[in-house]
Amino acid sequence: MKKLDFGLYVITGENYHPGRTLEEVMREALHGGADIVQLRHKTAKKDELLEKARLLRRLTREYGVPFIVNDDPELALEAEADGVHLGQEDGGWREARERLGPDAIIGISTHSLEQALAAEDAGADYIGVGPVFPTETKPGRPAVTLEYVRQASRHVRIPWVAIGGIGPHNAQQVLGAGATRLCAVSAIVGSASPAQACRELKAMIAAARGRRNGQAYEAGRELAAARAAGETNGWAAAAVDIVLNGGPHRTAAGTLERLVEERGLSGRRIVAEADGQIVPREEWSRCRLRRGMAVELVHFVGGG
Ligand SMILES: Cc1ncc(COP(=O)(O)OP(=O)(O)O)c(N)n1
Ligand SMILES: Cc1ncsc1CCOP(=O)(O)O
Ligand SMILES: [Mg+2]
Repeated sequence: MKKLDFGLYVITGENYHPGRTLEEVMREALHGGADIVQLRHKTAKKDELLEKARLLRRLTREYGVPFIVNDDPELALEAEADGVHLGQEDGGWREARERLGPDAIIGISTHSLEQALAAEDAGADYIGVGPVFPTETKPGRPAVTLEYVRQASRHVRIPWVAIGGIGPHNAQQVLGAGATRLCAVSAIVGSASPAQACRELKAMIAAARGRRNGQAYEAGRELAAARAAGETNGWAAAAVDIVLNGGPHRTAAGTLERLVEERGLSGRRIVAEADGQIVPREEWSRCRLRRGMAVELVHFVGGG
């Protein structure tokens, strides 16, 4: 039975660690808590790739985490990897499934919600959502921005991981937009301490998941209490339809504070209004979102 349970996905990037071996760097990443590892080396020849794949297979087994090969299902088979990652231009998704079998992990890159839903239908086990930010690791690929992360968090039903230009400096924004899994190359393998970079990202993922679970727990308790009191609608519903900045918006955020996080606006200069009243920042955590509530989030860009 396939079990895909990861928070931090680490991909190799040989150009980012001159003077340090793949084994050193990836062992550190695993030590720091990498939950899944991918071999990605766009220029190596077959023999070198196989050697690196075997090394990573051995290391990942030691740490009990899945090992994925980029682009090449045959290499994945030969190295006894757990699966393969394929992009929109790589194609061959169905052939990869036939070749690797139902238990293999097949990941697919997506750059839009439409591609995400198509990848789900094609039987992907997880999808990559990105590049969220522009990145030197994937030059020429336009950033999908946090907007696609928000869309994925609302509509994608299989595991999905945000990727592209993500590191401890901006991970909060990505998590605030709804991601619960992060993937990185340069921020980890290019760090002076890959283990520390992993620990920081894992701690941020754990905190974001904790906030989300707490919120679900609170929403569940409130729903149960409301049901016991005979109330079926209103703020106690797990997800409510509100009017956000003039348009319809379904959210399980629960409070204004969580809504600001969900929109990736935490830490920004914001004025929030609920049903025409300005809500002071210190009240956001107590301001519950009710069905039909009109919320305005106005943020100020720039300064000076
Ligand atoms: C987890 C993950 N997400 C996205 C990619 C990118 O795949 P692709 O678009 O095929 O680009 P290349 O990596 O092949 O250059 C990935 N490898 N892993
Ligand atoms: C392979 C790939 N696909 C989308 S972004 C990306 C590169 C991510 O690398 P980094 O974490 O260094 O931005
Ligand atoms: Mg590819």
